[in-house]
Amino acid sequence: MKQPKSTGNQQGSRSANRLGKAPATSARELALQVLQEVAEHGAYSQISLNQRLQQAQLSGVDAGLATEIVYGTIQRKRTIDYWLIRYVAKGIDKLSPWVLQLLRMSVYQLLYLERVPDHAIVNEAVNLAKKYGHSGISGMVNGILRAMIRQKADIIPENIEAKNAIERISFMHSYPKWLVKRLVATYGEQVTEAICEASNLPAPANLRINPLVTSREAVMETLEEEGYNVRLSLLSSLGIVALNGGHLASHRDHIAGRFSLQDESSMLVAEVANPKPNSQVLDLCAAPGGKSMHLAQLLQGTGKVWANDIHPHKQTLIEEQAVRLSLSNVEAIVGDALQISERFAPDSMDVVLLDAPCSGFGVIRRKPDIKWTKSAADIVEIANLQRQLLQEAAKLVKRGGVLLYSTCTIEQLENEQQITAFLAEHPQYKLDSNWSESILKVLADNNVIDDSFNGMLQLLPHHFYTDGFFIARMVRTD
Ligand SMILES: C[S@@+](CC[C@H](N)C(=O)[O-])C[C@H]1O[C@@H](n2cnc3c(N)ncnc32)[C@H](O)[C@@H]1O
Repeated sequence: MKQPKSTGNQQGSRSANRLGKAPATSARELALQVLQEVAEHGAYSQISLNQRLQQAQLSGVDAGLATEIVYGTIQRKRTIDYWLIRYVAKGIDKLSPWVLQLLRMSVYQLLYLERVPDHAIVNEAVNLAKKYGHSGISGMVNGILRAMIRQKADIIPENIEAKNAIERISFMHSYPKWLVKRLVATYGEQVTEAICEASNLPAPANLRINPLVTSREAVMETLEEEGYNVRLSLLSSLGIVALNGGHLASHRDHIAGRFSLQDESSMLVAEVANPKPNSQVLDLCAAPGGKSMHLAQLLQGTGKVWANDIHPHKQTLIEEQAVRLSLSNVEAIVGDALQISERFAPDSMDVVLLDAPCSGFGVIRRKPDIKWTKSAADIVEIANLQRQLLQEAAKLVKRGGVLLYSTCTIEQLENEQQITAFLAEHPQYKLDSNWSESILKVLADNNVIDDSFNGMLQLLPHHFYTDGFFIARMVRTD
């Protein structure tokens, strides 16, 4: 492939220091500010994006475009770089960081946003290069992008050259090699590829209706009348999937507590817990409160859900949810779950939920930064914390009570292996596969479980296009 010569001084210019100081005036400028902040200062994309969107006066369409560019560029970074290095003669590591981000986000648009005309992408990139750099930089950006456009027909997955399957999946689906290797070792090549592909797709909004005040049909009808593209959730009888539901958090029915926003996979947790009326329920890692609220709704105003989290500022988040949903049987408390047995009597809870902090590899479609920031060492560290949390949780469950463990990851060390090790050390607990008929049926019909199902469920992102999620239901049998 022909490599155009890069021109101009590629070091940053003084004006590049201005990037991000003033609110952005366009979608792409805002995207560039966020990408730079993430890459150079380790900011979380979600937080940086939300802050900058609040400061800038962008239209809804532009805010949507900026969001798409930020998440897409981070999500597809490895594939973008695979192509980009073939067009930057001196190597992309010689570029000023902001110029690299500008090129990455422009290549993302060229390769993945079909609705945006190529000339508009180049013009916008050149304008930003002129605003923050000198003419050498804008000339170089122009040259690289135009060369890529000329050869666009060759920039296709089939032309990716890789030494082996792991490298191919890594380049094609934009995943770090170490993670692909680990996934292939667990799930095999074919399933790993399906996981990576599904995790690159945008997540639709999922709603869980509040059964205490409305029905799924009523909420569906309202949303359909307003032009939302909605369908029933396969996994939860309270769930609705809205393909174009990006702004549903500010919908009046959400504010009024008629529904909550929660991934379909997470809706399974409370349904699998299935608390009996008047139960005492302890949610050890509860913030922002999605599962606590669901459990409280299933209790229909009876019993009590103790919603605990270690961070004091998150207590307010939980309390706000309870108020929004008019739930009086939730109490938000602050504490380290590693010492929770100092606060509650042993054997006192009907249900203990440990929705554990985890590596998050099941939610890459919502938080693509995870791909590039987490390491194999992080998995070992978090698995160690989960092990200690489980030991503490086990002290509080009554005889005959339920211990539920869940994570939003697909990493076995944190899931099946974690539970297997726990059960070996806690013979009083047994896995329980006695889940509701309707859940078992949908899982079996979609070949997610078979006759060997034992009470541990690993949902992968491509099974139902949900988050990747793990649930284990255990009962105390001594
Ligand atoms: C996966 S999130 C929980 C999501 C929540 N269950 C929901 O459905 O909305 C994990 C939570 O664990 C909390 N956490 C982490 N370590 C903790 C600890 N040692 N004790 C209590 N909470 C902890 C974090 O603050 C975070 O809010």
